[in-house]
Amino acid sequence: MGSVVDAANKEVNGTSSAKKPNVIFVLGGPGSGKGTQCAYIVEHFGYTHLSAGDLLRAEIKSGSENGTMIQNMIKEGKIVPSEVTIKLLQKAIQENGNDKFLIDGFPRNEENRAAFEKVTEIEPKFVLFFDCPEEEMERRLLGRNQGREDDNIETIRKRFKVFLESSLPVIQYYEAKGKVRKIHAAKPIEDVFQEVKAVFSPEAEKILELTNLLTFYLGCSLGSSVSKEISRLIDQECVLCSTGIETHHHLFFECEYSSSIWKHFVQAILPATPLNVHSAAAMISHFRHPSQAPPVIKLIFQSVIYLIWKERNARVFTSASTSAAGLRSALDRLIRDRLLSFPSPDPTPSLLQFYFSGPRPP
Ligand SMILES: Nc1ncnc2c1ncn2[C@@H]1O[C@H](COP(=O)(O)OP(=O)(O)O)[C@@H](O)[C@H]1O
Ligand SMILES: Nc1ccn([C@@H]2O[C@H](COP(=O)(O)OP(=O)(O)O)[C@@H](O)[C@H]2O)c(=O)n1
Repeated sequence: MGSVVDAANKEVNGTSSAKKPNVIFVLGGPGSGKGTQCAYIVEHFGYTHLSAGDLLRAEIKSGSENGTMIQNMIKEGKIVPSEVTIKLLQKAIQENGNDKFLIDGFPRNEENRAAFEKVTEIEPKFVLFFDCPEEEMERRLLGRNQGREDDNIETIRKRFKVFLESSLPVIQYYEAKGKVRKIHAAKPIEDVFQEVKAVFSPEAEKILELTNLLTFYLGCSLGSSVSKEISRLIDQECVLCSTGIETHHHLFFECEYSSSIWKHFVQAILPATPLNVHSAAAMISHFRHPSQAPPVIKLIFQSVIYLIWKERNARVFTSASTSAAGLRSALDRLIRDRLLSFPSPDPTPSLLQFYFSGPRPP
């Protein structure tokens, strides 16, 4: 790929974020299996596991001046002030040579979240959320047998309350940003890990990259439910062309069907057919065009990916299928309808007029 793509990549990994570690927050109720699954992820995917609870317990043991305060908070199931926990996490990150971390049991409330973001300027890559019913978590905690002072029924109940009241809103915050990967955690350890593994698979990484790049360049995402569904793609024959394996790259860019959709916008609006997510990103970022271009381009990228995905699902789950020409017409209608609802920046020409300067479907 040419220098445009290099420049785009550089922009994504930009200077300010270049040295920032790759962080995944691991959240879930007490006893949902966060620590257990983190150990597997470390083994399989090379992350470093930092448990906020373990760091706080080590701080008590070290005899630090905060030790008694931390011990009392943990005994009561309360959340230790952010500045203490964040300092421990920062130190652990700095002392470690790795550049990818699982931060387990943090952020546990809004204060944790906002303070971490402010102090470190680190945005998590995604949030792994272990969803488990309370009865199962209670059973596990009572059987954990690690001599923890807070694994007694009275403190466990307090921890559940804190989780519902303070930690779930943090998960909801990331859910709204399309960043939560929910795992059904009530199953046996190995079955839970099967689900976890899918989140870390190269294909899931690619779709994360795709949605992140779209978010980065377009300023909006495909929506969390679409992203989540797309991340479940499994390798099988592509239902659009029947001649390739349905990877994300193939489905959205390489497939003959999809590339004919992209080609429709080439010449008048797009400078070339995007070959992959990087060239798409480069194209958007280096677009030199009148002011009308960015919102139109943004809409085209979102709409093409969305309709290709819808068509793929229609073929997988029903017997319905639409020809490439039919999809191009549907796309044209969708884009025109959306553009009509956009406020026009200046009197003329409108976004719709700009779009009409491009080709029409045959
Ligand atoms: N899927 C599972 N099924 C049954 N027991 C589990 C499962 N995952 C973890 N455990 C056990 O439950 C207890 C709590 O797990 P842990 O990973 O420490 O949870 P957390 O870090 O979320 O508090 C541990 O004793 C662990 O061995
Ligand atoms: N970010 C955090 C994480 C843990 N903690 C404290 O540490 C306790 C144990 O947390 P943990 O993550 O080790 O264990 P689980 O409650 O998830 O089983 C919590 O109940 C809190 O009192 C905290 O104050 N702030």
